[in-house]
Amino acid sequence: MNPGDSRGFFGGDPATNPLYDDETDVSLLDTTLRDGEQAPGISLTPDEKADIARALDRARVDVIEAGSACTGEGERRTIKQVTDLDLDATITSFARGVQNDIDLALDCDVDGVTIVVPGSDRHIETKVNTTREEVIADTAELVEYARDHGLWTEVIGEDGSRADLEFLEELMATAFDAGATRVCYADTVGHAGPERSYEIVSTLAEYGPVSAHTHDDLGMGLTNALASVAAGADLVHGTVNGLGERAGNVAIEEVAIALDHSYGIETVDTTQLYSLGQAVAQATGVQLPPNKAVTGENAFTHESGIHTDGTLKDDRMYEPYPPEKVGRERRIVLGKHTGRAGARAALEEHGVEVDDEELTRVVKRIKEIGDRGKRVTDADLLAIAEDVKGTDRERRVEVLDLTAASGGGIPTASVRLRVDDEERVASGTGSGPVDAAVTAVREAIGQVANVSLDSYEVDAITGGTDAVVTVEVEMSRGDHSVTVAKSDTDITSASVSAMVDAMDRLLTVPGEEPEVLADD
Ligand SMILES: CC(=O)SCCNC(=O)CCNC(=O)[C@H](O)C(C)(C)COP(=O)(O)OP(=O)(O)OC[C@H]1O[C@@H](n2cnc3c(N)ncnc32)[C@H](O)[C@@H]1OP(=O)(O)O
Repeated sequence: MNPGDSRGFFGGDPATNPLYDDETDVSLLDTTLRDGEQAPGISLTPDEKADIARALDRARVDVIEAGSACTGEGERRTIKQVTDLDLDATITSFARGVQNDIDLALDCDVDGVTIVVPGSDRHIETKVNTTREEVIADTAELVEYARDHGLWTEVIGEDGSRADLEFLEELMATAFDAGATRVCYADTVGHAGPERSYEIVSTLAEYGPVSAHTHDDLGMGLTNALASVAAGADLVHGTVNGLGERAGNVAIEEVAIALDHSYGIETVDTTQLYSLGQAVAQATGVQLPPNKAVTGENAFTHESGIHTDGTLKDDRMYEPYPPEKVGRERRIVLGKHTGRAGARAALEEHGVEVDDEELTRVVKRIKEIGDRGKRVTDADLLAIAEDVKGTDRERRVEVLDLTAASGGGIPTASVRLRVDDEERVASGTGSGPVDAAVTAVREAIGQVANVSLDSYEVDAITGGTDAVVTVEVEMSRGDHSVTVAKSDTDITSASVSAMVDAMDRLLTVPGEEPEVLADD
């Protein structure tokens, strides 16, 4: 725990502030499947929701808001698929402040409901066209109804950060009197600063358990979540990857790691956070920015010479916590900012030894590629090293011919490869021409199919239908892996050529006897 001089920053007496007490019990409510899915363009299938719910449960998230039963038939089937999983987590549905929404949630067999009632006058008068008095009366009735039906019941005062605090206090006190399990402070439009969050949550916490639901419109979702915990909130709402309305909700992986790292408060199994983020990015199609905290591609990747050198000397030099803590590995990559230590380490990983003068030339060539704005892959590095050392290397695998057809029938591809002195021909089918070609290449390589494709990324470097695309693959065989990038206007050719180059590199490890490939 390392709060340092920040004790008391969020307000209150540092001696009694729950944020500075590592015995504090904080749980997470994940609303990726509800608020996360409300982000424009996202719609998860029942199977995708079920997979994400299982992953959240594995990470030991306490409450999973599975959706809004009021949305329609399809959504109710989806929520039911999640409740049928019989997970350890409490499964809830969103409900507006109307009884029918609670009935629809009950039809999905949820354990609980988050009942959202208008909190600010703007929502009361302009949106729902009602009065403060009616909201209070309706809330009491709905909470009693939900509790009578055995539901875990949280009342969210929508737009709470812009509400009149005296009214919000009365509303939430009524909810508790009616039997609510908990109430929730909602910074619905991400408007609050931490002082306002602290003021509201500490007021409501006088009456019973309080949750915090914060959005990131001002980039303060996490700050407000922490201020809420400091003020006594014991359940924090968030979404995986920070998906959600507009600028999104606070990201649960950021809440979990901030509470753990900075305040010693454990919430979930943090080693699951990276795979959770990947699963949600894949299902939603919303890719993470590389610099995203915790789960972004670059969060534990080092390129610049000074950082790489420092990290090679002490792996905590440029990282706040080890990548394994969130289920990741550290990566050293090469580019314009590479120095000698990083280049030598990368070469050693591929079994290539260089003397000091050769290393100087290798670094110069890496920087030249970097200066052209390009990434430097393992294949680039190995080609540079061969050139600098004057070593001749014979390719073992080469593409002689490739045809792929799609449109109409099942996508098919055939390839003719030279593997050592032999020609091998194979064909394959797949979900598209690239997939078919990849299947054909694997078939042709035969018994070295134990080469695995660990990552495959496509970038369009120019626009338009004749765009040049770059395919970058990372492939491995045993504990040896290589990255290769290839550019072409034809994505199938770029993919096959990158994969074949990677396989070729993996079949010959510098410094090791080439393995003889048997016929299959
Ligand atoms: C803070 C949040 O994230 S809010 C959650 C947002 N989630 C969703 O909207 C879920 C998906 N929504 C839907 O599928 C649809 O909006 C439905 C099925 C819920 C309702 O559809 P419709 O009946 O066509 O209503 P519509 O979407 O046009 O307007 C929303 C209605 O909900 C009412 N409403 C909004 N908030 C509340 C509330 N907290 N309590 C009660 N009623 C509310 C509005 O007043 C409006 O009612 P009105 O038509 O009588 O004015």
